[in-house]
Amino acid sequence: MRISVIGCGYLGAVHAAGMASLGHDVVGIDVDAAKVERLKAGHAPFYEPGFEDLLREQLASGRLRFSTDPSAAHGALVHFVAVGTPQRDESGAADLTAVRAAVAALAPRLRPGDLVVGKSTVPVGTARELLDRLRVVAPGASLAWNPEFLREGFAVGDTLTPDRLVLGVRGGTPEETAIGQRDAALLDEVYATILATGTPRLVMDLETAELVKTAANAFLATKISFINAMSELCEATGADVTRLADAIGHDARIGRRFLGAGLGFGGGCLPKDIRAFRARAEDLGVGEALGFLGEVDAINLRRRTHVVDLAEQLTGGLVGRRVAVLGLAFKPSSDDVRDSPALAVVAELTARGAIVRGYDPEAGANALRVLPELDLAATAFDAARDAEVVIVATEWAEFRDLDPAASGLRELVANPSVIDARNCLDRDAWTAAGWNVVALGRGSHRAVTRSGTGVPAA
Ligand SMILES: NC(=O)c1ccc[n+]([C@@H]2O[C@H](COP(=O)([O-])OP(=O)(O)OC[C@H]3O[C@@H](n4cnc5c(N)ncnc54)[C@H](O)[C@@H]3O)[C@@H](O)[C@H]2O)c1
Ligand SMILES: O=c1ccn([C@@H]2O[C@H](COP(=O)(O)OP(=O)(O)O[C@H]3O[C@H](CO)[C@@H](O)[C@H](O)[C@H]3O)[C@@H](O)[C@H]2O)c(=O)[nH]1
Repeated sequence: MRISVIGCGYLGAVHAAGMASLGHDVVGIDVDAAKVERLKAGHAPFYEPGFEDLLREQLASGRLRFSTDPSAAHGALVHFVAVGTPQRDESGAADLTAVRAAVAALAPRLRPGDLVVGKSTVPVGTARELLDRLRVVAPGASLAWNPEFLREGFAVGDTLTPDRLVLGVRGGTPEETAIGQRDAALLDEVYATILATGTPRLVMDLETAELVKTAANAFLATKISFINAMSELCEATGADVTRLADAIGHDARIGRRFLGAGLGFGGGCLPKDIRAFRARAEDLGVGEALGFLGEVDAINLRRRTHVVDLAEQLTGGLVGRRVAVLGLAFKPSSDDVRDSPALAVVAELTARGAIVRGYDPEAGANALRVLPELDLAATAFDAARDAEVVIVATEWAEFRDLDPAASGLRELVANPSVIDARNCLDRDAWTAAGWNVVALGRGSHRAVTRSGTGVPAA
């Protein structure tokens, strides 16, 4: 089948290559000419394990190409929309400019029977708005919503072997239901190889499909903030949040995943999605229903302040003190620094007068774009040289696997103090190697300075 994918970022580029690997003839379209050039040349414009190999393989197969020209979508039967929906402003609402522009640019290229498929994360009601617009500007074309649940760092696997496929289609009247059934059948063809493996397929109305996505992210964010709230209790009482998470996680109704206490969530999805969800609920007159997401956000931002407070305590005042921050990406196996908790910590440390050196295996260049003043080290050891405190802010395997005894790191630092802001280090091994280890929520640091509501995004 001929497919177009509009927007070739972290989601769209992987989706385009993934669809080509299923045997479809795919064109990826993006307004960013530099990104398109990189993709055409077989270079991933971002770090994502396995993506570059897939990209090259599919370019070589002849089934995948890229363009900046919206006309390249003409002739495709299914058009995935995967453009960005960032936070618009302080209200938290989503900025739908790119989604509307993408659909407007597609409209004149659509033929009757073509299907536009939303993959971007949008506020509930967006699909209906776009469909109403299409009825006017591209009658005969249809629209479905097929939200995406991939995680960065696992994007290729999540695209090709998703937990489930959610298909939001038209319905209501008999005529609309018939169109919706046809649209779902077309998506079944697109995903035939994936469905053949028994992947659950859930067909629903457009609004429910939009809500499934934002509800899933709201739940994940809530789970993380819940365990981080428990972390605050653990620190106040001397308890250990990792033991607590293990114990409650054994209950299958709770589950251990996403109970990783630490510096909290960041990235291009969870923070902006919970804010947009709240803003949309306000618009709909049901703001109270999602009021708790404000608390989820506040708990999350408090983690960032807390880590900086701990560094201040450990150094006895941050002005002129050397701090190493290991990890700048919002999570390991990604170079994405959008709303990265690690970068927020760097910014706040710097604002409080510390001399910060940062290091990340992949995200250094992106970090410099956000914080041009960042003193970026080439290795973890470089960053740690003469540091009075080392902060592990992203749990890259490179840091997790550091041997505190054999690595020689202790000899490099001015003071062997480490804040394990992701609870990823072997505390006993580090302590045995002579380090003072402060692990978040693990009872070792009861006196905590509280300051304000949290550090905003860098
Ligand atoms: N990143 C993820 O892991 C992920 C997972 C699931 C859902 N999502 C959602 O998918 C959407 C995209 O996220 P992303 O992380 O890929 O963002 P991104 O910023 O990496 O990519 C968006 C791309 O869209 C392009 N673009 C913008 N306007 C365009 C237009 N009018 N026509 C063509 N291209 C245009 C941009 O140049 C950019 O390359 C968002 O709604 C996000 O919430 C992302
Ligand atoms: O136990 C945990 C798990 C995650 N995190 C943090 O939470 C953030 C988000 O992590 P993750 O969800 O793995 O990354 P994303 O790639 O942003 O994926 C989320 O956002 C995507 C975009 O909407 C969705 O598609 C995914 O299903 C959803 O997991 C990161 O900062 C993690 O460090 C924790 O602090 N503790």
